[in-house]
Parts: sequence; structure tokens; C-alpha cells
Amino acid sequence: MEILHVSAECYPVAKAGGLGDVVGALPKYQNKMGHQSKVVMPMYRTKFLYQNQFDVDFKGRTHIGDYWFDFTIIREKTRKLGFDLYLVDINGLLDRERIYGYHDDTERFMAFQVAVINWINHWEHKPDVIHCHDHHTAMIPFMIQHCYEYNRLANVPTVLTIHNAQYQGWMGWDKSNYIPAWDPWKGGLLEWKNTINPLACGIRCAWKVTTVSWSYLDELKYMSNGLEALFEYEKGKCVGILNGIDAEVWDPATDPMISTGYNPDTVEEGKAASKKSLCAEFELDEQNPLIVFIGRLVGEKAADILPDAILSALYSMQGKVNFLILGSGEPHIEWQLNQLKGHFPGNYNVFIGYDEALSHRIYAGADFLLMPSRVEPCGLNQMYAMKYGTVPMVRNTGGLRDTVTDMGDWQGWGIRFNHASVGDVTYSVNRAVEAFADKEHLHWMRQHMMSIDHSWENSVQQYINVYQSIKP
Ligand SMILES: Nc1ncnc2c1ncn2[C@@H]1O[C@H](COP(=O)(O)OP(=O)(O)O[C@H]2O[C@H](CO)[C@@H](O)[C@H](O)[C@H]2O)[C@@H](O)[C@H]1O
Repeated sequence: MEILHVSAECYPVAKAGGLGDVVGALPKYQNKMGHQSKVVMPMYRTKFLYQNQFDVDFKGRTHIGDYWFDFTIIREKTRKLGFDLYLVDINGLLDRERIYGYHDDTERFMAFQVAVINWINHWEHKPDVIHCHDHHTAMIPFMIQHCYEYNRLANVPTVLTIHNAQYQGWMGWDKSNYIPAWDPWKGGLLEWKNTINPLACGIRCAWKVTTVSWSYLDELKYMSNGLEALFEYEKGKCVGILNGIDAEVWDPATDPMISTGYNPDTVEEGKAASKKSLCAEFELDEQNPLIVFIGRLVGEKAADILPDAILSALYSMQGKVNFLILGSGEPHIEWQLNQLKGHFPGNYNVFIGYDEALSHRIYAGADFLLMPSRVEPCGLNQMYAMKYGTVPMVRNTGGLRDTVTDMGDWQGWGIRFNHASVGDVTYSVNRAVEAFADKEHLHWMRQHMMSIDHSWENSVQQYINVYQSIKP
């Protein structure tokens, strides 16, 4: 099958979080199974752009409202990522340093989507599936079905994968002219609670909708930032497919970003070496259990409770535990986490920023990875942690519930708790410290977690089944 993924992120081209990881891996594994899977994404000013060679594939001109723009589609020459990668260059809109966070993100991603369908409309053939990811690309199913100009594509099946329903891309009705002229009878598909809601529109118009875990799909029916009724209504076309992890990038035996490679047989030596250098780098006492957090510092990840929870845990454990944080996000959380640094030298450190290589060193060197997320559609961090023999400490929600068991259960290997609260985190830290002292059990958990298969092959087949089910 020919599958075209449309996404705002794709690792290693541009990544802000888990969406990038998934779109960098899923097409590669689809191709390994004999399909023809491609990715199209915006051309940002990233290192990848300057370090690789591209051919021009297409040049076009189109508009959002009365703003006309030229665009160019370029294709990476060598196919080194394991799939054809196409970048959309829209001068002045997409060619920026960051992926998100500009005042005109609505215009940027609308222009991107319109350029993409304009390009596909010029293909001599049609793809078997257009696979959209999150709200930045969720208007495509509506546009190809109901915009007059793109009628030729109306019967191309579309799939929308929801990686995160918290962000929906809301825009006011004054921006409705960004959408190419559409059948006025279909205007209701755009509307949700008095705004144009691209995610809601995508859920209504895509032929199938997938979420990145089963439990998240269930949760969306009663907690989805205003779309609960829609998920209940559309449940018949929704499927939960758990993300995999890319073993070519995330494997402690072959990871070039860590100094000492290890496998389940050598996990103790390997992790000890990684921990030693990590603790030296961040001036932490390597004898203590090391609990880490990696991620966006936002409410969804419950990063706001980290300062108080760490404070409480350090007092309660009388300094017999260490914390290391890697993340960036809301300024007040960054500030609070930085403030803590001076108070607990040797027990606590933080790196504010985004650093891919450091994240690998931390997964390898840590003993426990904390994820108190309020919302976690799938979560990749806990799966990376497990692959690196690091015990996950997770709130019982979404994909965390689907991938981590509690060590108190028979053959369990992680720590689960119910509330994103200081109390639950402190109690879990107590459990972690006790687990760290029981070296035999810790070793069993490490070996067991490392042997769990989270590879993409299984999930790829489930996506193919979804595509097959909507073949015209
Ligand atoms: N400061 C930093 N430095 C280096 N690396 C950092 C970093 N902050 C985050 N990362 C990395 O970004 C990724 C985060 O992925 P997650 O899946 O856990 O969350 P995210 O909310 O971004 O993804 C959303 O989409 C994914 C994919 O579907 C879902 O798993 C998830 O639940 C959903 O919220 C990991 O690779 C992590 O190592």
C-alpha cells in the first residue's frame, strides 16, 4: 500500500516530543513490511535540513484567505531514514527555528495543509491512504472531501491518529476563509462549541481515528478537553493502537549516545557505569537511588507538582534519594525547579532545555523514571526506561496503565500510583527507595523489563489492518 503520513514532527528531522518519535519510526517499519510509506512535513530551519541533500519535487502556488504564497516540496535524496521524506517550504511561514509557539501557528499549519493537498492533487495517481497526525493536519480529511478544488481526492481514505487531544487547534470563524471554498452544507463539520475545531473536524471526517493506547481511547469519552460527547458518538470508528519504540534508536546494547553498552546479562555493570558518569556530570551521590523525570514541563505531565513532591520526598527520605530533571516548558515551573538546586546540592539537579543525547544518558544511568502525568495518551518515556532497565514510576492512566504493572502484583515490575499529588509521589519514592535496597528483586525487574517486546512490528500490522478495513 502507498501511505502518506502528514505530520508537524518527525525524528530526526524535527522533534518536540513523542509525535516526532512515532512519525520517525512507524513509516520505516511499514516499509520494512513491504509497503510504500512516506512522510511529508514542514521545512523548518533544522540541522537536518542543512546537513542533507534534497531534490525539488514540486513547485506550486496557493493561498489561505487572501494571502497567496509560493511553496516548494523538496525530497531528501538518499532515503536514509528508511522512507521518502518530503519537506514543504513556505517562505516566511514555515522556515523558522522552532516547530511551534509562534503567534501565527494557525496560519502556518493551515498553509502547510493546503500546500500538501495542492501537491497531492497534482500527482498522476492517488495514495492508498493519507494518514494525518494530531490537529496540525486534521483539516485534511475535511478539505479533500468537501472543498470543490480538491474533489478529485474525495475518495482517498484518511486516517487520523490522535497523539494528544488536549491541543485541538481552535480558530475563530473569522479565519474560516483559510479553508479553500467548501460546500456550505458541510460547514457544521467544522464547528464545535462556537469555534472551528480542527481536531473535532478531523475526528468527524477521517474514515478511521486511532489513539495511541487502548486506555486513552476509553478515557477520551469522559476526559478530552471538551470533546467527550464526540468521542462517545464516534466510538465506532475509533481504534486504540499502542505505540512501539524504535529499537534502532533505543537499545542500550547499540546506543552510540551512551558510553557503556549493555544487555540484560550485563545490565548491572552497564547501568552502574552510566550512573557513575551521570552522577559525576550532575554532582550527585551515586550511592543513592537516582529518580529522574524527562519531559515537557507542563500541567499535563503534572510537572507543576514536581518541586513540592521532590521537596517532600527529600525531607521524608532524609537525603537518601537523588533527583535529576531534564525538561523545558512553562517558565514558572522551570524557575521553581531551578530554585531548588541551591537547597539540595548532591541530591538534586536539573537541566532546563531540550537535549536528545542527554536524555539517552539519563535513561541509561537512572534507577527510576517518574511520570506522574495527569494525561498520558501512550507515553514513550516509560517504554524507553524499561528498555534501559530503569524502573518506571507512573500514574495509573492512559498508556501508562497499559504498559506498566505494579511490583506489588504477581510478576510486576514497576511502581503505579493513582493521583498526581505530592502525597502519592512521596509514597512512591518511599517504595522506590525500598525496592532499590532489595538488589536481587531489582535485578530481576531490570532483566524482566528489558526483555519485554515493545517493537513496532506488532503495531504496524494493526495500522495496516485499519487501512485495509477502509480500502474503497
Ligand atoms: N527536554 C527534553 N530533552 C530531550 N528529550 C526530551 C525532552 N523532553 C521530552 N523529550 C523526549 O520527548 C519524547 C516524549 O515523548 P512522550 O510520548 O512521553 O510525550 P509527548 O507528550 O511529547 O507525546 C505525545 O505523543 C506521544 C506519541 O504518540 C504519546 O506517547 C504521548 O503520550 C503524547 O502525550 C521522548 O522521546 C522524550 O525522551
